[in-house]
Amino acid sequence: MNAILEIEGLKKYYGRAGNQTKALDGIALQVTDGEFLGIMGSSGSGKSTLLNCIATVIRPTAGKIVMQGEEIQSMKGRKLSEYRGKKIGYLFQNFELLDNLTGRENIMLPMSLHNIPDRESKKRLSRLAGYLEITDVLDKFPSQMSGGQKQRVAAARALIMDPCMILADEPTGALDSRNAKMLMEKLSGLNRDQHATILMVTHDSNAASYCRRILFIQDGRIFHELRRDMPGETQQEFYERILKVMAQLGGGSANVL
Ligand SMILES: Nc1ncnc2c1ncn2[C@@H]1O[C@H](COP(=O)(O)OP(=O)(O)OP(=O)(O)O)[C@@H](O)[C@H]1O
Repeated sequence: MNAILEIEGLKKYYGRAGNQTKALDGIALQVTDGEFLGIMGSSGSGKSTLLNCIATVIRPTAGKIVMQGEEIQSMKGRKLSEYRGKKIGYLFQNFELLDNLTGRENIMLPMSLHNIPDRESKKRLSRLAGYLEITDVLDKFPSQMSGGQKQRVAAARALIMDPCMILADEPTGALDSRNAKMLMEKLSGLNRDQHATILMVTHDSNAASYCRRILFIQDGRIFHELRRDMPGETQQEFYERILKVMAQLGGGSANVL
């Protein structure tokens, strides 16, 4: 399997010497094409900082982030905007839809920014809207949608450019359990059936149980990995393994695993 994302020695320190927070303190990881990777860890462990470094929202203090063979820190101008707009799709906890645009307009926005022909745009929209079950809310404004509908519209917007990787930051954080389950079923379906590569940060062990692999972060370092590769293991059993690691994380016992 090819690695599409490779991270080496990634560090992000906030503040000045003497009063420094080491949000990321030497992260190395690879994401292979078609993988569904979860990042878990307690509050303040560095999860969002990691995702935001990959999204080029935050500039790392040191280290390398290479997407499809290209180091993203050295991208500029058009290359950088293509990376942000086409190569990655971002799914936020709070949806981040534009309130004065309808669902359809929110989803179509990236395509008009990147000059995708009208016919192709409509084809992509109708395919994704059908899959995500949002066809009937496309003409509504975000204020007229439920939380679950808003997040599925946001998922369509993240996917519409067919990015090589979806970055999801706590995508179920603002959803009730029924809508969280539906969203996770859709995301794992996209991963399974359409080979979508997903990197998801989450606190939610239930959501994480849909991943194929999970990295646990503590104090800006990776301290454990779980893979869903035991023969015959059910999602429930994987969930229970996740809970055990999370319980140890909560107790701060990084050395017990
Ligand atoms: N802009 C900033 N300036 C200073 N410190 C920051 C800044 N952003 C984050 N931090 C610190 O860096 C550490 C990691 O933060 P980060 O938001 O990445 O954690 P997280 O694991 O995503 O947490 P949560 O699960 O609560 O969202 C924390 O100690 C946080 O206080």
